[in-house]
Amino acid sequence: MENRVLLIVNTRKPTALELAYKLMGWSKKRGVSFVAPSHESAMLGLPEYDWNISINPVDFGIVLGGDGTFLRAARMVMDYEIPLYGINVGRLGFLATGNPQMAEEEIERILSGGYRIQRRRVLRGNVTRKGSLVHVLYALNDLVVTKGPLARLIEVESRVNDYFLSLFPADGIIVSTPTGSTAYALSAGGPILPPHVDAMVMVPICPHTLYARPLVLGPDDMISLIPKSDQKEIYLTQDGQLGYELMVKDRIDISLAKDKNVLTVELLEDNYFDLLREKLQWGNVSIRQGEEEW
Ligand SMILES: NC(=O)c1ccc[n+]([C@@H]2O[C@H](COP(=O)([O-])OP(=O)(O)OC[C@H]3O[C@@H](n4cnc5c(N)ncnc54)[C@H](O)[C@@H]3O)[C@@H](O)[C@H]2O)c1
Ligand SMILES: Nc1ncnc2c1ncn2[C@@H]1O[C@H](COP(=O)(O)OP(=O)(O)OP(=O)(O)O)[C@@H](O)[C@H]1O
Repeated sequence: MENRVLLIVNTRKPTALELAYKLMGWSKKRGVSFVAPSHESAMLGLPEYDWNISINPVDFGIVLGGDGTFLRAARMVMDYEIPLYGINVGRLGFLATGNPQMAEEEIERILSGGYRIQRRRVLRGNVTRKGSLVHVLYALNDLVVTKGPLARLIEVESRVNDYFLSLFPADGIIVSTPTGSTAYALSAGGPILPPHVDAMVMVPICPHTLYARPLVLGPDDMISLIPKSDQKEIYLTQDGQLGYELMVKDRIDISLAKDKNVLTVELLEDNYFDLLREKLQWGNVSIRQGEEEW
């Protein structure tokens, strides 16, 4: 049977478009049928994907872009259990790990089963205002309560499982998944959680105290954040890409979602710890030649 693959592309990047056209040429010879979301479908002339996957399933999704494009793709597939593989036509490439020069070979490897699936937890954030639920948001990386552009401190009350934890005066608070622990949370001094660790982390951004520390919480915990400062311009951002203005005393209840997750495709030879070393330049020392491996 012909393989069907969803193609998600950062159409603003000429290099991503170029690679998409190259792969479309390859797919015809290889007998792979690409389908695409509506925007890419219009730009590239590919058949539009019918999200009713019980009629039109795809084997997996290929993302051509950087980590931002991968996060956008993750939001698209979260409800559908479509595993994603990202080919990095961007800068860092921590989520989009594939090599554009090897794109056809890597896709061939996936088609022949040379991969494993990593199930990644996502955050669910419920925003309650004056007792009513006003937003439900999901994030693969992070949900962040943050100040507006002026250099003013905000005060955010934090609660864990509804017990009062603290009132941080800070620039904001990041709540991150293991996936997002290498993104904003890392810059704010948080720990790295490999994606198989079932946890989330809360990291204050520039807290004006000597005691604030990142806090790791478990899969059944709930973090509540309640902006207390009586000032305008407090925002909630979703994977750094979508933002919502918050009002004082809004309550954001954040937990690891039980109803959604994101599946990522990892090539068998790829390893998370190699990725940390390479991409974050974490101890750029490999085992020296001649030294015994143990
Ligand atoms: N100071 C910071 O480090 C900072 C500030 C704002 C947002 N962010 C992060 O940017 C993310 C959005 O990414 P974007 O590419 O759309 O925005 P962007 O273009 O501003 O990217 C920020 C950087 O983070 C990298 N990145 C994204 N997700 C990552 C992950 N899971 N692990 C390691 N690196 C990752 C990107 O490749 C890029 O280099 C947010 O979810 C947030 O975590 C970081
Ligand atoms: N086809 C598209 N249409 C609309 N928005 C897109 C499209 N592709 C990507 N985006 C958005 O663009 C942003 C990512 O763009 P960005 O310039 O940061 O490139 P990137 O692909 O993430 O690579 P880089 O690693 O260089 O950041 C994300 O917010 C994503 O949602």
